[in-house]
Amino acid sequence: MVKKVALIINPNAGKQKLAQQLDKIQSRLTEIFEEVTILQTKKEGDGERFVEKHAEEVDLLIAGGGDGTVFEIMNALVPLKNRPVFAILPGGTCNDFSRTLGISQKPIEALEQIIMQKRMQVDVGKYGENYFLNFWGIGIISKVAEEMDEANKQVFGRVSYYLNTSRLAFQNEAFALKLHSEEFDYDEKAELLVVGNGSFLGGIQSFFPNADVQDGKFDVLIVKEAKLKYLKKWLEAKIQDDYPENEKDDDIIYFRTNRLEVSTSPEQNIDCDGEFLNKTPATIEVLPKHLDMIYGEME
Ligand SMILES: Nc1ncnc2c1ncn2[C@@H]1O[C@H](COP(=O)(O)OP(=O)(O)OP(=O)(O)O)[C@@H](O)[C@H]1O
Repeated sequence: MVKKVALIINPNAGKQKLAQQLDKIQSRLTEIFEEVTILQTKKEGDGERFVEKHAEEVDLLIAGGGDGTVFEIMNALVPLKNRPVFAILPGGTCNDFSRTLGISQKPIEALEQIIMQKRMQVDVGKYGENYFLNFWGIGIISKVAEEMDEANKQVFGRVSYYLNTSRLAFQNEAFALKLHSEEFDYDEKAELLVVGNGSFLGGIQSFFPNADVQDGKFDVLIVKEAKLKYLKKWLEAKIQDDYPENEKDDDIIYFRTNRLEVSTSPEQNIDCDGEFLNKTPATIEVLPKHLDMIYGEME
């Protein structure tokens, strides 16, 4: 039974989309649950501190904000022993994992879905002491995020992500990639490696439209050369029902695994759910069904 609820909200996320409706959100939550605590972040790091202080005392923890806020809260929540049910109240531009879970992008509708408390156990990606819900990537992905300035992000929102992808594809440099997994080994040049958990990236179902967040596996995509014809291939793959199991052709390699070791030369920045934290090498593994999360409308 969910009685105690904490909502950690970043009031500045997504042009204050959630903050404007906070009174409504708070009164609806207090109508339903016995004890409701609203915690507003003021700066980076507050979300983490709130989780450490309150998460183990509540039955349901709601992260309200954009992907940055969710990332910070989730990273503090995953290592805890007694984890409450976790939900995302989307308030940013992309809100990728909330989309994977079929949560509405309209705050009040999303709140009603959270109140319904449909729950599922979802996989979490781990590398070092960091965790991700959507994806882990090196190559083009990092460059896209690195070069996307804030102003551009605000104006174009998720579209800019893809504008940038195609623009940058032609400026990208290949790197030597060594990848080891039980299913597949690779030791050649590459321009992009994406390890996916969720199905959304940059607000759209891009690389792995059919990713299953409960299968205990990552979807892994290696693109050797990110030229126009390969970009076209990604986009085509995007609308396919599924990638063939272990498809390996000359330019695009796709497989599933629950653990992989990656090293590169030169070292590459790692983009983890849109955040930059480390550089390669890295070992990435699945924590199967690690978080108990609220979902909405799923096909
Ligand atoms: N009150 C605050 N004011 C400014 N920044 C904050 C505040 N609280 C938290 N932050 C930091 O702001 C960063 C960005 O937040 P978030 O990604 O949620 O919003 P956004 O950038 O509007 O959304 P999106 O990334 O989807 O566009 C987070 O890393 C978070 O740590």
